[in-house]
Amino acid sequence: MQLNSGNYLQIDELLNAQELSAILNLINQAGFSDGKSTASDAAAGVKQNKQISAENNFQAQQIGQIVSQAISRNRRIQSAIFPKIILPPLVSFYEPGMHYGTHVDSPLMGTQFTIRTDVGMTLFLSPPESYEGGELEVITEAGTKLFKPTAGAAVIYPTTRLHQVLPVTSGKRMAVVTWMQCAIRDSGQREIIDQINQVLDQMGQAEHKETRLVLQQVYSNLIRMWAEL
Ligand SMILES: O=C(O)CCC(=O)C(=O)O
Ligand SMILES: [Fe+2]
Repeated sequence: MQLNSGNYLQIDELLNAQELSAILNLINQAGFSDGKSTASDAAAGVKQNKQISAENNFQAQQIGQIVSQAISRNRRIQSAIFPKIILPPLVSFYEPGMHYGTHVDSPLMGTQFTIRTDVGMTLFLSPPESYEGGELEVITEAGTKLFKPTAGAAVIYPTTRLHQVLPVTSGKRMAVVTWMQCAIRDSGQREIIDQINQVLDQMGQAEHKETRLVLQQVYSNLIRMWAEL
């Protein structure tokens, strides 16, 4: 049972070793361009990085498929986030001197189709000891939170929050960034559903049979009440 909020979810092994190396190979085959091209006017002023965008880029599309599969099979993400649509990802690259200053992500994104961005996800690709700085900092309801997990780990956070990537001072930081529209839009409602699901997971199948049934009913009925498809 996770007592911390499902609204700031860190998944330590979203990717397995093969998926991580497949993504790194695909990145080697593709070229980076200036990150400002996909930022809104407000964000472009503070965005200083390089990126590969999935639009018209074969390798980025392949990366998107690997990431989507990893998201689909991850039980924590399914329980806490309810992803309905996942945007084709961006691969971002920061070397010394680069950063992405405090900004808010666009509420609606996508070119082939538009989604409402309910949560953002950073999938870290570089070992944390290989670069200095480059933390993802999110200004949460309870103060700032810094994330710099291992390669293959992901952080998912509500897109309602201001956030930044702190300057990289040595080494290279590579990450896959994407956004999702959730079947349950409200993060407070998602948290309730996630908590019930985790309690159900911990109750034995045999014991508490009646209680479990009632809780399953509450769980299902709340999803019916809150999900938009
Ligand atoms: O690279 C990151 O961790 C986040 C990047 C970001 O905030 C963005 O692309 O909007
Ligand atoms: Fe952002």
